[in-house]
Amino acid sequence: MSLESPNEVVTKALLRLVDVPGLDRPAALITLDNGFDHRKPNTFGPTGLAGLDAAITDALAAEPAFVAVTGKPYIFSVGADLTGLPLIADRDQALEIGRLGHRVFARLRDSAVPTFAFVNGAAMGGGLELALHCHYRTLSAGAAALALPEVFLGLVPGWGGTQLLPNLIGIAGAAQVVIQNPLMQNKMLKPKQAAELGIADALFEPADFLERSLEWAAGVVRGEVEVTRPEVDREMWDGVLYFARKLLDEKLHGAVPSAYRALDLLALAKDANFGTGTAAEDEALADLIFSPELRSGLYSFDLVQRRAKRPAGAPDKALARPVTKVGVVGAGLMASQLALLFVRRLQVPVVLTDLDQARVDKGVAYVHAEIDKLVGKGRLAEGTAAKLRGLVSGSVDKGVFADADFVIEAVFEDLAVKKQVWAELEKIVPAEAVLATNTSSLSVTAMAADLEHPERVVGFHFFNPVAVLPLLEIVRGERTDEATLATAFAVGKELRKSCVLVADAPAFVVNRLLTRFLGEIFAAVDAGTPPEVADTALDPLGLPMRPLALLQLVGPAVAYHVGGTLHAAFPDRFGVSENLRLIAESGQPLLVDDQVNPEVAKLLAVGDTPLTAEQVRQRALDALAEEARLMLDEGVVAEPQDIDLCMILGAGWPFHLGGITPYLDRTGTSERVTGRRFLPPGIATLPA
Ligand SMILES: NC(=O)c1ccc[n+]([C@@H]2O[C@H](COP(=O)([O-])OP(=O)(O)OC[C@H]3O[C@@H](n4cnc5c(N)ncnc54)[C@H](O)[C@@H]3O)[C@@H](O)[C@H]2O)c1
Repeated sequence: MSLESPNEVVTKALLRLVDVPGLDRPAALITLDNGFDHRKPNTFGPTGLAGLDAAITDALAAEPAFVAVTGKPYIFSVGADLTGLPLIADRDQALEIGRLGHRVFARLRDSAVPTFAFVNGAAMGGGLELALHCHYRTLSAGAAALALPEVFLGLVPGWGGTQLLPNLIGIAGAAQVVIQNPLMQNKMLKPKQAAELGIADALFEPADFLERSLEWAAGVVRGEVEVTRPEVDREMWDGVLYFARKLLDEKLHGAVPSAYRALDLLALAKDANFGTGTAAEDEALADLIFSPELRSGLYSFDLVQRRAKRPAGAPDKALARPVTKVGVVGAGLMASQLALLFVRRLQVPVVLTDLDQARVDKGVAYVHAEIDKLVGKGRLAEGTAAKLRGLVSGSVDKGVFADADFVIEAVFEDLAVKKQVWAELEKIVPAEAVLATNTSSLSVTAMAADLEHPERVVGFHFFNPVAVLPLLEIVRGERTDEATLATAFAVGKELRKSCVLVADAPAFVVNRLLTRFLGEIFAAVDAGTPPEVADTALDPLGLPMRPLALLQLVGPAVAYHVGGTLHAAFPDRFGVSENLRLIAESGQPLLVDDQVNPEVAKLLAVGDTPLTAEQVRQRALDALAEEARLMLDEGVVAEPQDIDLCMILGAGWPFHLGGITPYLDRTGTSERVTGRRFLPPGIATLPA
């Protein structure tokens, strides 16, 4: 059977024999290398696996003292070549791709000659599984990350990962790496953590990693180095998995089938019967390869990997102007986070201003404290931190903006206040300075209307918390010119945000959809649906947060305010909820221990036409389909994929649902509500 994939970038397995001091036979060193630099990491497709198989044969034929596998600079291997997956035609082929990986990797595990993985760089998915098949592992302290992220995409670590990892480091660590890290925390392991968990037997500095690894391996072969491993406690196996399943049920409500498959496989690993375990992995892979969740995961992956890096509609970057000093107007919640981000990523002077000295001082103190925290966590060197602290300053005198070439405002969400800020600043800043607004919902065009140079005003909409959410909606006002837009995109990229170009329409993309969605939840409550029924109605989707928790995070007053802007623009679709107003005005916390605060519940005005959870869910999804369609028809964004990217990166829309528009298509919602799909059938299945 041919498994070849036309898109495979083949990773070669290059064999060389190396003399190692103290051994009378050479070592066979296999280096994985696809011929590109680290930006195109090593992956395994069918041809690459066949090459590895051949290299292992040649290595063993040389009767070496040991066999070791390592990677190209910075990259060990990031796992399976995903481009081949959508081309798999039938179940037999799907089974075969699992078996092929197992068969080739098992040669390292079954070898009579000792085998080592010298994990010099990033090791993910199948790359880490290959290392797990080796008898011993060394790890570079400079490796970017180790992870088994498969369940996040809709797969399982099916080349031995679910069987070998728990039997190496114990079930608790394995459940963390296979389930919790990818699904709930989006986390990867740093080398030190991986070593502490017992994934690596030795950790060496990157400078002389290969030499040290070879020496260490020679010591192991000669019996001079003792390798200690964590004891695997089988007593706790069932208990750990019981709690892992409970956590999955609570957080995702059954929405991610791959995670449940992974749990079943981890359970099977308790008997350490690899024959049974690997056969079950093959079956799981074959099932999941054809699941809508994997297709969705691949679609999301492609958006985040490729579209986010080359934003649709971004102007020629040659037009961008250099930014050498940044002014931040406001020193509140958003402004102080923005000051931190700008100074950290651009490393240019950043100056904050606000209405009084106390607020300015608070903003600057916040930035300093956050820099200290980064140093404490080892994410910033003290030397850099000192430099960054020196670059941040504040003043109540807006005169300090006289030489700023990029000014961003994050003052109160009030058009009159923002217009006044810009009118005042236009007299101070240089003629070419870009004026960016972090408004959540106001018109960029209106804000610029009375300025002498409205063409240099652009929307720069970040999401709270700024350090966590990767999205930046860049808003083109009616008069924003290309140089301003190009500068905004260049700055966004330097800030390491994923930029999406949006038109100047009320509340742009994410806030408009979230407000419409919350509007349906509140309409249900206003009608008499118990808040807990409305709040849990979307649980089967496995969204990262329930609606009321989202509202609490955004702040009921802010949500009410944005709702008001949208109501003014689109009164037919954005109602004003009486209950949301009551909650916003009460100023009380909405949730206590994840439950509706009884004090708040008492305030709610309840109608007499309650809906069922299913009705609430359908109305909310119908509303999203209608709103997304209108946004495309109005040209708020160019394509459905941009809406998906915004919702994934700005609102945490889950990967496993594969973007909001394919989900609405797949469930038939878009056709029922708007008469047509967002994407042609099939588009959400190919990573292209
Ligand atoms: N809070 C969020 O989650 C969020 C997210 C994205 C965007 N935004 C937007 O960011 C902006 C700021 O929101 P925030 O939550 O940081 O508000 P905030 O109330 O925490 O901060 C606003 C700050 O602006 C200052 N200010 C007001 N008028 C000023 C003036 N004329 N000159 C200088 N400073 C002035 C205030 O004193 C205050 O410190 C708003 O436009 C908001 O819509 C907020």
